[in-house]
Amino acid sequence: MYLAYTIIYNLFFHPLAHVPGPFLWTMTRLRFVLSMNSGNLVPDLQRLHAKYGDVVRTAPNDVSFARKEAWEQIYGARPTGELPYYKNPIYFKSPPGQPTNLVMTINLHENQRMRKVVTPAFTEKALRTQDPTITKYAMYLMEKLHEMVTADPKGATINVTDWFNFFAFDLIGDLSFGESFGCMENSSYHPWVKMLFMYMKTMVFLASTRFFPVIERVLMALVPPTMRRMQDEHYSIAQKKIQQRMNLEKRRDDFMTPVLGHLNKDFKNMSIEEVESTYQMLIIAGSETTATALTGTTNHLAQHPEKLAKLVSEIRGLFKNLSEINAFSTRELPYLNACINEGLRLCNPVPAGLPRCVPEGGGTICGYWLPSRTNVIVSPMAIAHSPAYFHRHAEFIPERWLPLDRRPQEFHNDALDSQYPFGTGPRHCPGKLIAWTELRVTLAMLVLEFDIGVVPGKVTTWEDLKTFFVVEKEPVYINVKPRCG
Ligand code: HEM
Repeated sequence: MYLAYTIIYNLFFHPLAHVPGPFLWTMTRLRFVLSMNSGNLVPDLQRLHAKYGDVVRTAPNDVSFARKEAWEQIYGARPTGELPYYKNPIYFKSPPGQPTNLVMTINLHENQRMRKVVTPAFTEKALRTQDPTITKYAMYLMEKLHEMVTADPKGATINVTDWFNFFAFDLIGDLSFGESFGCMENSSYHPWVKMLFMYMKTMVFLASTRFFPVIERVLMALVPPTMRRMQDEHYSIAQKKIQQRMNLEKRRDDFMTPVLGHLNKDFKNMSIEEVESTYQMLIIAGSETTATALTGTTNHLAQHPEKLAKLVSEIRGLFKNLSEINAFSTRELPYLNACINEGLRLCNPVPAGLPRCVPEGGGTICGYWLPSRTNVIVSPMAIAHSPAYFHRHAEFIPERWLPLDRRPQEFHNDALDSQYPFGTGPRHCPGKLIAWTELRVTLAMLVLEFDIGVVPGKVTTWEDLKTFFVVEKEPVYINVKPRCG
């Protein structure tokens, strides 16, 4: 009886009943949760937008937008006096017993207090001191690849998913804690890094239980103890590493420098618990995402030899050896930047979107009035695959990102301003500068040193990968051989 009432209410009397969307998704929350927990939310949202338009009701209380103006309306800064759309607490919640942190807090004031403390680690000035570390790790990756490929002149089949993960985690470990995870050195995942991937899935599962407050307790009891243990273990390892870094006697420039500096004297602006909790999240936020972008872009380049040849020509025309490649020498390379932008469009590392809630008093997005606490999202992949925004949207075409005077006419109307892979507004990604540097330096070094291509019979279609908030990367195999030209 209650279920019948809920379904009828959701379909016909709910304040969102006027928003287009399929019956199955809007009458109860179940279809959405099924999609989320099976890792299919991204293609499902694309399909729904293609069928119902650029504003779709995807659950009784959820609306997804595939219009570029929704970015600013949902995520942008608010004029004084207006309440911000806040991070959705269903998804952003520290595990039980763990303090909140910069990434998870839904309170913008709390977030800004912590961001103020850590921001000096993410500026242009800080990048100058971080650049040698970034290039050192990228060079080490090249050294490891050389070891693997020189034995056979036909090249070697490399699982680049693993190697870009190794690189990104080792680097973030060094930049955060002053200590690499040793993944590249040992050619294998550090157990903690391995655990992180399960951790992400756990977070998605836990989020889905929060949609059903009445039965949340029952569902929580079903969470396997291994998953709970893993969350606790993850946190306590992070705590230990952070403590070690804080006890380092030698001064070093890394992400911890500002939180240990005068801006946070005696931990008055960011408590020691908040620092520990934030830095364990930073490891995930700053590595897995970059590795996805590297893997996805390399996968596309290997599958498009004509695009790869243009990149090779730009890089080899400019650099003669690895030591010339760094954050600053790669910054203004039009084709390299175009490849990365196109890689981020098609292989967005956070492709399911950034969940927000409508604040008290409600709000209007793309002309739709939405009551407070409506769950809203911009679907980045529905936008990336919208023919209204991108000509030949499904194809990997870096040329669409070239400066207008070099861009082919057919892409002149592409909506490049519809892409925000690093988010926008007050909660945008603080690591964008570092991430772009990692992407530029690593890809430039890769094509300077090696010829890459597909491995016949082992070609990855990126769109087939599942998403559990972030992309669950399967092995991506690439043929890598020392350059012959
Ligand atoms: C290609 C690489 C990356 C991508 C695509 C990416 C994407 C994003 C996105 C979309 C958000 C916004 C989340 C939201 O609004 O809900 C975000 C937040 C964040 N990112 Fe990144 N990121 C990348 C690399 C990094 C790196 C290298 C770091 C640090 C070294 C980092 C640290 C963070 C942090 C701390 C936040 C939370 C900000 C807040 O809530 O105030 N990210 N990232």
